[in-house]
Amino acid sequence: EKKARLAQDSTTKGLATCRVLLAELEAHQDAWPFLTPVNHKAVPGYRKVIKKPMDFSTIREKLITNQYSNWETFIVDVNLIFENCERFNEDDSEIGRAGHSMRIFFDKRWAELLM
Ligand SMILES: Cc1ncccc1N[C@@H](C)c1cnc2ccsc2c1
Repeated sequence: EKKARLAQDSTTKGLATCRVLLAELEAHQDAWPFLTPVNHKAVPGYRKVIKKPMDFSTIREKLITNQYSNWETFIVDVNLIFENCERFNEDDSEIGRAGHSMRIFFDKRWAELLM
């Protein structure tokens, strides 16, 4: 009983921290390419190349509708954004550079908040 309650508390705290982290990601100056789903009509080839699209608005929706069981599952979706970005964009491009900058910021912040 006590163990279950402790586990539940840590999950609640972990997911509350994910909301804080997501707000910081969305507010970051380099977040612009990742705020909403990539419009595959505006970006030829995207739907073919990127099997699991992800963006911050989708993560927010999933947080609000309780689709993350814990902070680890949240981290998986955030990293998916950066993996998709590296797969589709040249490192030496506007969006590629934004992706690297966001990943560096995220890696630092989640370690501070969740580890
Ligand atoms: C993250 C990402 N990866 C690959 C392509 C696009 C994007 N971002 C979208 C928002 C985006 C970003 N910039 C432009 C410029 C013309 S369409 C468009 C769409």
